[in-house]
Amino acid sequence: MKVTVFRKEHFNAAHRLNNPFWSDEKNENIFGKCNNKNFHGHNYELIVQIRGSVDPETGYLIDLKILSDIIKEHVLNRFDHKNLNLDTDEFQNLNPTAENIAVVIWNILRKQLEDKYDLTIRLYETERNFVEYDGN
Ligand SMILES: Nc1nc2c(c(=O)[nH]1)N=C([C@H](O)[C@H](O)COP(=O)(O)OP(=O)(O)OP(=O)(O)O)CN2
Ligand SMILES: [Zn+2]
Repeated sequence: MKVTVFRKEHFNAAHRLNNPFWSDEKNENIFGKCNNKNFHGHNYELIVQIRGSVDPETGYLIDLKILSDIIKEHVLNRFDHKNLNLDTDEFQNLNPTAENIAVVIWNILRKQLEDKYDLTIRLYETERNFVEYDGN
């Protein structure tokens, strides 16, 4: 019997979308206001989805307190209130789009979770813009 549990978290971060191999003009054409050289911010909503079997002894798929602690230690402490372009190793050479942020978070959390769990990341950059990544 497979069950899915979700943990919702949020973090605030600044970013700038930019491709250093393009001209300023092309960056502005492609990324528009998101290319603002002085950066801009988002209130990111992060939904971590874990799928697996329920342990018959605990009734838990995973202890959500433990999952919350893992997300806080490995994701929020790294990205909350940071400038993704300037303050983080992950986005020094990677454009901090919602897609790339979701993939980075998936890779961070995958290493912290047992293989028996399926992991999907959903990341809301704005109320209307969101992405999902499940490792495939
Ligand atoms: N595929 C993607 N497209 C865009 C991304 C992205 O990460 N992936 N990101 C952006 C910018 O970060 C931008 O800041 C998004 O903000 P905005 O366009 O203002 O989004 P809203 O939903 O608030 O816009 P409304 O105009 O209110 O709908 C752009 N594209
Ligand atoms: Zn943005």
